[in-house]
Amino acid sequence: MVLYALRWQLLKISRGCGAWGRLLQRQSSRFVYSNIHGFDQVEIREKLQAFPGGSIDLLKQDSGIAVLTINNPSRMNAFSGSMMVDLEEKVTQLENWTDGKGLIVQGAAQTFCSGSDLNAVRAISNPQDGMKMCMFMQNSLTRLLRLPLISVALVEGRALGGGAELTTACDFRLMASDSVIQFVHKHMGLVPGWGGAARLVHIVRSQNALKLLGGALKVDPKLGLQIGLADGVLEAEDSAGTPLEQAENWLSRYIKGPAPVIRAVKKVVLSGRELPLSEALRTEKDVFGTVWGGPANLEALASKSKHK
Ligand SMILES: CCCC(=O)SCCNC(=O)CCNC(=O)[C@H](O)C(C)(C)COP(=O)(O)OP(=O)(O)OC[C@H]1O[C@@H](n2cnc3c(N)ncnc32)[C@H](O)[C@@H]1OP(=O)(O)O
Repeated sequence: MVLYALRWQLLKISRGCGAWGRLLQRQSSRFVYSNIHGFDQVEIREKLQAFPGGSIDLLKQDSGIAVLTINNPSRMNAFSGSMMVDLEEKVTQLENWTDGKGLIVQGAAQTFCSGSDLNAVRAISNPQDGMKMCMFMQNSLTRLLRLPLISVALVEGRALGGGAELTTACDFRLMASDSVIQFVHKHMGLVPGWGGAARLVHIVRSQNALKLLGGALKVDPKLGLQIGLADGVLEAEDSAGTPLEQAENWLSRYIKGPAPVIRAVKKVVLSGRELPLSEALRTEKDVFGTVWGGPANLEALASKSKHK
């Protein structure tokens, strides 16, 4: 039995690394930008660290759900430079969390995130630094969305600017009844730069994305549900638990089961979302190979389970 388990672990590692490695290769890499794009990770990290404040907190739970909290309440959870670096580090930790199945991204103190810290923005308002910050955040948010975890943005209060972009780096969005997602970039003389426009088009289609960005529209839960930006609306707190409990409940129905199977689900959907069809099919075959004949599969076969 022990030998069998060991053999399966080794097989799983070799099959898993192969399939996931190939998926990442097919996506060029986890990173959108590297030094061939003039992106110097060390240099930009140092520059961002010069704008401190707030933190990004990560709690990995035994349930397989991690909670990532954007924590800078005195500035409505705006992203300081050091928080951008912190986010990148927390994404790396989540990439290495092999037991994980789900992720909830929330803001501290009942509001989501008001985008980049305007004090830092003012200090690095030259185009070169702006581009570097943009590449850094695109890399981190792309890696966040590509985690083999099913992720949910829990939106309370406001998600503005970069905060709205952050919600699109999750698989799902749950909105509290009085919450608002608003791409305010136009009012700032900007367009999204953290990858939010590209992801928004995938989520709500280009017509709706044009309306949201061109009109800097306030998306409340009703409009969010109508255009597919929101996947659910939270109930009043006293009847159904805290917003975080409600988000965990909502997510739990999609992550029930063994981690390798749930992670495989995310991987096949991710490849379908990101890759051309032939490549997505080949990746699906590779990921399928990581679960076929695995413990969960053998157990289900042995129990002759029915799906009534
Ligand atoms: C590619 C990325 C693009 C971007 O993200 S650009 C940034 C877009 N975000 C914004 O422009 C948000 C600007 N802030 C606002 O509109 C309002 O503060 C907001 C969020 C609606 C909240 O309004 P209120 O509830 O009335 O609260 P308030 O204005 O008194 O804010 C409380 C304290 O938070 C601060 N704050 C809010 N958003 C910030 C930000 N993004 N950067 C830096 N500081 C920010 C605000 O200045 C205030 O601080 P203080 O109490 O005056 O010291």
